[in-house]
Amino acid sequence: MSGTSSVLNPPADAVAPVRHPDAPAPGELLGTHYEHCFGCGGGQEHGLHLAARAGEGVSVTAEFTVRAAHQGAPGLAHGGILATALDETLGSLHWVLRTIAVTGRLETDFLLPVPVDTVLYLEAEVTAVHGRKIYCTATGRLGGPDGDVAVRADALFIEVKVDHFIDNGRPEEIRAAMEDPDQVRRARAFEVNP
Ligand SMILES: CCCCCCCCCCCC(=O)SCCNC(=O)CCNC(=O)[C@H](O)C(C)(C)COP(=O)(O)OP(=O)(O)OC[C@H]1O[C@@H](n2cnc3c(N)ncnc32)[C@H](O)[C@@H]1OP(=O)(O)O
Repeated sequence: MSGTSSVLNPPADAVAPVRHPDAPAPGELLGTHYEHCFGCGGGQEHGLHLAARAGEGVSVTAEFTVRAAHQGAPGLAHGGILATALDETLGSLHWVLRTIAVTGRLETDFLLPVPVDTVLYLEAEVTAVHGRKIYCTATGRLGGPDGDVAVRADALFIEVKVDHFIDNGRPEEIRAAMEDPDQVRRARAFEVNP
């Protein structure tokens, strides 16, 4: 079964996404945007530890190995974890657009069960941009780029300023992030988006 809400269809005057001139080269590992991110941070024992790479155009690829901590049914990945993997991969597109954005809407199709130990191979791309609205899509395949599509998503991300996180995050984590020069450098790099 498939079908997408009308809010995920770009309007007629949406424009094609533009790869930022300073985007990492295709194939380059993107690293984490935040050490404690459940999707990509190394500081989360049971996190996804998803590793994303820049792709061609405005796209990324990523890999995530389903571990025992990620089960829903016995021996199978939890659907929310798979949605998180799609969300995180879509979120990684900000490295290529050089725009900070958060998920507004994420619609997921679960097509095949995903066993523990599976390497889920993810691809995401921006399809259109309309003002602050970034339309994007992602797939997750079993085992590798030629594997069967197990999950897919369409999403709408909304561009925000760094203040979105400073104003809304719990003060202790915000304070710690602002005292970390690497974190500040990463945030500033995106804030000067032309
Ligand atoms: C250092 C690097 C860190 C980088 C950090 C990157 C983190 C990546 C992590 C993975 C991604 C995530 O999980 S991010 C975390 C999950 N997401 C969130 O927490 C977001 C929570 N939601 C919000 O904070 C807010 O609702 C926003 C920011 C999304 C929108 O609020 P706003 O800024 O006031 O904007 P607003 O005027 O409402 O909306 C702007 C336009 O978008 C449309 N719009 C807004 N939301 C929706 C929606 N759900 N569905 C359809 N359309 C929507 C509006 O109709 C409007 O269209 P029009 O009138 O202009 O036509």
